[in-house]
Amino acid sequence: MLNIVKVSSDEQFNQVGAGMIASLLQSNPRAILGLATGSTPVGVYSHLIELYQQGLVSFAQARSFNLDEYIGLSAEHPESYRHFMNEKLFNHVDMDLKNAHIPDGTAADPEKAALEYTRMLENAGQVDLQILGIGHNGHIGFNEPADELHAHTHVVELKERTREANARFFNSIDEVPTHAITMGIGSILKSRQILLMARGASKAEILERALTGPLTTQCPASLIQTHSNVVVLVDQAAGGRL
Ligand SMILES: O=P(O)(O)OC[C@H]1O[C@](O)(CO)[C@@H](O)[C@@H]1O
Repeated sequence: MLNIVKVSSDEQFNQVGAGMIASLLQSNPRAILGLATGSTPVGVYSHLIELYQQGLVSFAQARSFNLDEYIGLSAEHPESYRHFMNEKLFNHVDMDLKNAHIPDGTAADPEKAALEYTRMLENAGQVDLQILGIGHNGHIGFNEPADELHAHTHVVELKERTREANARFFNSIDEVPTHAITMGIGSILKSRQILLMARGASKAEILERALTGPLTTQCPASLIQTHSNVVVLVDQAAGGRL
């Protein structure tokens, strides 16, 4: 079931998103979180930090698995997703970094690193809440539109459109990595609950396609229509066609 929550301010967006994560951790301190990067969840993570500072939530016993990582960027690189997560969330809360998993973008053998990530995910059990953003081409994690999708964590070549969209964070598009490691669609859909978040008018069309259009590997996000417990958190602009 898709439950669409349309909010009217950034503040409300962040409160609702952070509230869902916080209430999960309050009822199950050992919850497994599936975390996402990108600009959309930044405010949600900031609000979670505030809730932590107010003593309303703890990450001490939680475990997390991030969706993806660029190949070739180390944890020190400001645009690596490990760096992003440290800066935007982990460094400010009581998360034990040993329990905060992100695919290893610097592994000598990325395919092997992807396999190891799959193994770790499977051993951990079910992700309780999977946070997702959505790319303008319908990607989730870095599962790009393609004739075939992958169930498990794998190496992916990024689409030009994705590299262009993310070039804003780098000095130039040439610095944007060409490949990434991403959790597969099967792993994403195995989670107990999905929270898909989108802001801004530029996401309205792809959200409509993903949530109301046909299921197709050309729009990987459309497959979340098959999940039984999805919350779609949008602002008025992103939700304009829903
Ligand atoms: O939230 P943003 O910055 O629009 O990004 C959307 C999606 O694109 C990615 O950043 C990858 O390009 C994903 O991690 C994210 O879910």
